[in-house]
Amino acid sequence: MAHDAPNPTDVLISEVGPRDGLQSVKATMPTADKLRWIDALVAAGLREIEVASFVPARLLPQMADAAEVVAHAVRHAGVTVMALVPNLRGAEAALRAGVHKLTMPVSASRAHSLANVRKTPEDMVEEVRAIAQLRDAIAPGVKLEAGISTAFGCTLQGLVPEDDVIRLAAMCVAAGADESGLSDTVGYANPAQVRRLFRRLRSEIGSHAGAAHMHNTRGLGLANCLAAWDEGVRTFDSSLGGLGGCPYAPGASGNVVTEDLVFMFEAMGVRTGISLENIIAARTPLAAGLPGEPLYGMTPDAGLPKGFTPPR
Ligand SMILES: CC(C)(COP(=O)([O-])OP(=O)([O-])OC[C@H]1O[C@@H](n2cnc3c(N)ncnc32)[C@H](O)[C@@H]1OP(=O)([O-])[O-])[C@@H](O)C(=O)NCCC(=O)NCCSC(=O)C[C@@](C)(O)CC(=O)[O-]
Repeated sequence: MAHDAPNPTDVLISEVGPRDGLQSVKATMPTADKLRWIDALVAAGLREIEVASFVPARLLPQMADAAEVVAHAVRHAGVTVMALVPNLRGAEAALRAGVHKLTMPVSASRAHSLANVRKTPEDMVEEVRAIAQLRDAIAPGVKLEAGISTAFGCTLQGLVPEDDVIRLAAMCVAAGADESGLSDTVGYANPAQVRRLFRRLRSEIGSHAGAAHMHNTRGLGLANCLAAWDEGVRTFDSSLGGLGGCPYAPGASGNVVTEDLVFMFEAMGVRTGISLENIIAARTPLAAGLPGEPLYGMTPDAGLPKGFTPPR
């Protein structure tokens, strides 16, 4: 279902399941199932969806149909279709396919950066610059996000200095990224740390500060999103059924569950533009495309409170 005009919303929930979720499972979801699932996400009211990554199929066969998935998703008016690109070659393919937004994984941990994209953080800043130049030349309307991975710690490197995180985000923006957010790749973050880092990020790069991308590995995903909300963050990445995790970050597990995040905000009276009933229903095509894969989520398991209507 297309959205001719987006609902008025207070937060943007950016669904990453078709990319972060599917890269983390062994099975490859058939393309037709992916498309049905994306349609259900749109019908629930999602306005930004990360639908694929443009990476070598030998690394992630789950993403081999990225161009076809993008070509389908962009038919939904009013939905920002995003794809992850690790390098210029991926960006060229994603722009050719017609994405509205590119997201790049730029890790503040040198060890994770080398494991994930075989480049140092500084080399990735140069990749951001090259991709921004390509975007400016051939698709100036396309947004470019540089998400700072391992911003709250890394299973390979351990501590990641906060100064490194903030400096890297500023370098990405200076290199041409429109926004730079913070990612808790391996679920090390706590709310106090989230408040501190997002406050520093916003004071360093102002309106270029991007999304909170939280993983629920230690059960703090929602608490961390709330802490980011307190600091003025208004874009949150999450994944239907809580699937997700970087295959090159040992110990990484699922993202914040979209259904629970929507419930939290709606129950607080913060408008997401997403129907809780329909987002829970969107689990059906996801489950059909990934038989046997466990889906997470406290709200879908428990059900909505009796007579629930979000306060307005
Ligand atoms: C960056 C590379 C490609 C370097 O991999 P490499 O092997 O160093 O690449 P290369 O430049 O040496 O090229 C090797 C071959 O791959 C081809 N190639 C090169 N690039 C591409 C491309 N884009 N698409 C298709 N093919 C490509 C290239 O053309 C060449 O082909 P050949 O000449 O041998 O036939 C690789 O390491 C890679 O793809 N890494 C990405 C891994 C990944 O997807 N990680 C998960 C996403 S990050 C994440 O999950 C974190 C996040 C975002 O969710 C936030 C958080 O929680 O932190």
